[in-house]
Amino acid sequence: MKVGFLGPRATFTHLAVQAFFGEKIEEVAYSTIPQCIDAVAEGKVDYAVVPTENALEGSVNLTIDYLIHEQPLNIVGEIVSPIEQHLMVHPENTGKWENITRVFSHSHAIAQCHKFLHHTFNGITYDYATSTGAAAQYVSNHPDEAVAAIANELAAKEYGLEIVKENIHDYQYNHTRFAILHPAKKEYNSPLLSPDREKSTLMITLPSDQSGALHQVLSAFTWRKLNLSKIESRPMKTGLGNYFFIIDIDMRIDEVLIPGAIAELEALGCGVKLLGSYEAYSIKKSIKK
Ligand SMILES: O=C(O)C(=O)C[C@]1(C(=O)O)C=C[C@@H](O)C=C1
Repeated sequence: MKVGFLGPRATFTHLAVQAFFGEKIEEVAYSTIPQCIDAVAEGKVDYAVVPTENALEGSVNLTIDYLIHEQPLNIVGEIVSPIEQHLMVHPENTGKWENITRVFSHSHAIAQCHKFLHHTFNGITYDYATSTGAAAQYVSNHPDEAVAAIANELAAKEYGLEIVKENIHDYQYNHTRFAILHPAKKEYNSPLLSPDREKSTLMITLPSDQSGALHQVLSAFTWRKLNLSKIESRPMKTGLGNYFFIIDIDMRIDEVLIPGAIAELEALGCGVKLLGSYEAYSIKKSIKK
């Protein structure tokens, strides 16, 4: 079985893949989220794993938008993983790490460490990489540059870097959610982890110019006692003020309640699409070697 992920090796996404699928898979690293999503849509890999949301920085908009606007796929599972960010430099620069002039990492990783960066290197340049692993790889290949990467412990080992400051994320509770994607509505259960929640994700568009539409949408869930764990709006990209909503329900699709809510929403003139009904898993410990 082939599993695609946001690479290169030792990104947080790669670590989530290893914790969820174990070793009996063929890992295929892609350098961007759209490449990874395209690969599973085109059948080059069986599943794709991509980040969707971070506890400090919010949604990974590139993932959400690409799934909604470009490649409709099913979410067949979810992994939540603790995230520990470290500052690392090439070993030749260990003694002079405080003199770095650039920090390189994924935009979400830099955002998770803003307070640390502001206080430690006020005015430093941020360079954005496609992933934390790609940033670590770059620093490893450029010992002559005064640049540090923000990445995880495994990336430091993989790319031969020296961690000079550990745990630089600004808030202790730092977790990222990853979606497992597949073209069919097919369930995939981890051979290694036990699921701890069941979920369904819906995409909802509201009828235009109808007062109280969002209130009516929410009440379709409320009176059925369907607990919502997330509601988020994203632009439709068709005009200012046009939004769709992503809603997570704390339960798998059943035969009565969720189909009833969907029918009620459709009767109100909403567009409704089930993006997935799946098991959610969490990795309990921080990821080490
Ligand atoms: O760059 C990585 O290592 C990733 O797996 C991506 C990503 C993200 O997109 O949020 C995943 C987890 C961390 O929150 C930081 C970056």
